[in-house]
Amino acid sequence: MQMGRAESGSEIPLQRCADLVIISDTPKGRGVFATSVIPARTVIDVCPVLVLGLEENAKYIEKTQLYHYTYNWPIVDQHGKKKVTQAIILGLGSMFNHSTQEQNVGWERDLKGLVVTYRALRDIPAGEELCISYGARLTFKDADSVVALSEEDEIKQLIQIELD
Ligand SMILES: C[S@@+](CC[C@H](N)C(=O)[O-])C[C@H]1O[C@@H](n2cnc3c(N)ncnc32)[C@H](O)[C@@H]1O
Repeated sequence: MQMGRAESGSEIPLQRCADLVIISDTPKGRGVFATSVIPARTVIDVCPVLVLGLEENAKYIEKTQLYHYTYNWPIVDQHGKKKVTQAIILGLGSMFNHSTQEQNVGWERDLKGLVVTYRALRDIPAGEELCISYGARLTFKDADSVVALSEEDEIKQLIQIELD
């Protein structure tokens, strides 16, 4: 028997897809990119999570940078009431940026096993960023959103096109 290995209890296989890089200077900060094709349904990573207490989250974490890296995590409190706290995702999971239109990675919580599994939603070509959905309420300005031009800027742009 191997030392330190639990004799009973569940074992969660960890898996991480090869051929991924982090690129630092993107409009979304650091991001995860594919360096070769990732076939649809590939498990990209299985990330253990650290579930925060409701109080420690409200008192400390929400006031720090770490808050921008947490996921909603459903729990049942000591009175049996359903609540939503936050969890820190360890591993690559915290590095995935958000895309509203072009998500290519889906994620699933395992509330019992305390892991999140990330899986390719479609074939992801080499060079593409791996993006998930953070949901509808973003706490930052989406770098993908098209900035609407003011009427004045639109006219300026039209004049420029005619001059070119
Ligand atoms: C979980 S982190 C992702 C990794 C992060 N880019 C980094 O450099 O550490 C979440 C943060 O990434 C940035 N981010 C993610 N998706 C973005 C998007 N669509 N547009 C702009 N910023 C984004 C925001 O600053 C957000 O708070």
